[in-house]
Amino acid sequence: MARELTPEQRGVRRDAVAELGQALRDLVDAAVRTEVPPDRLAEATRAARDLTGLLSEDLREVHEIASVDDPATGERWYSPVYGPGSPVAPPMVVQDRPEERRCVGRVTVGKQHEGPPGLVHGGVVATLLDHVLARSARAAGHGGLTASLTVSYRRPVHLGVPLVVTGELVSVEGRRATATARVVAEDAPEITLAEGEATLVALRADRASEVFARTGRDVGAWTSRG
Ligand SMILES: CCCCCCCCCCCC(=O)SCCNC(=O)CCNC(=O)[C@H](O)C(C)(C)COP(=O)(O)OP(=O)(O)OC[C@H]1O[C@@H](n2cnc3c(N)ncnc32)[C@H](O)[C@@H]1OP(=O)(O)O
Repeated sequence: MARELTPEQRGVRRDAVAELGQALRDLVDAAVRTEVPPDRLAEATRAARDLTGLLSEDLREVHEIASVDDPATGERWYSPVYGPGSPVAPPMVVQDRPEERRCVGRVTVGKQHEGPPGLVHGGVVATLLDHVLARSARAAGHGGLTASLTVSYRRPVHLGVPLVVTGELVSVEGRRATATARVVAEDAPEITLAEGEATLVALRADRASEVFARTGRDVGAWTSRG
């Protein structure tokens, strides 16, 4: 069931996946901002259904890992947070800084992720925080699943504003790691807009095999302590 690609094939496919991802994000943005009349909406609906038919000519089963992904490194091309191929990802661009036990994400959130008018939905802010929290731990060799997540919303987070989301691994005790994170606007880094704290727990190896059996792949990079 796994579709193995050579590194060259994977590179070509990744470029195509990223291009489609960007085109679909542009489409999603237009879809949530359009005010065209109903007959034009009906035309767009037909075109969208045609496109779904084209992409559905070869679909992965829901647990199957994408051929462009690399389970050895944990890269997810369709991550809803940073995946270049995901139509719903903002997408955040994340840089790992394992020597500082940190990772830094840069993102500008659009209309499709709106909560209160003009502001980023609180659940989306929590998602961005969750990602850098888990990732800062993982990049420093202490990967695990989020066992608990606390978020404090300090100031409204506006749509269309470049944001910096930083996660930092604070401590490790056995299989458990604690990390903290904050969101700031790129042009006002001294003001914390939101902050989070998480406990990440590495799955025991036997539990990881059980939980991820349906992927048919070794996904140790997502679950182990590194
Ligand atoms: C290149 C790109 C890469 C990108 C990489 C980045 C990817 C980002 C992914 C984002 C992260 C997610 O969304 S993760 C998805 C959301 N999370 C989940 O689905 C997790 C669901 N929960 C579970 O499966 C389970 O509850 C676990 C695995 C978290 C814990 O189960 P367990 O392994 O049986 O744990 P257990 O033995 O009871 O406890 C182990 C230790 O953890 C502690 N512990 C357990 N739960 C908690 C808790 N809620 N809060 C505090 N501490 C806890 C225990 O006290 C114990 O400490 P001690 O006695 O040893 O001291």
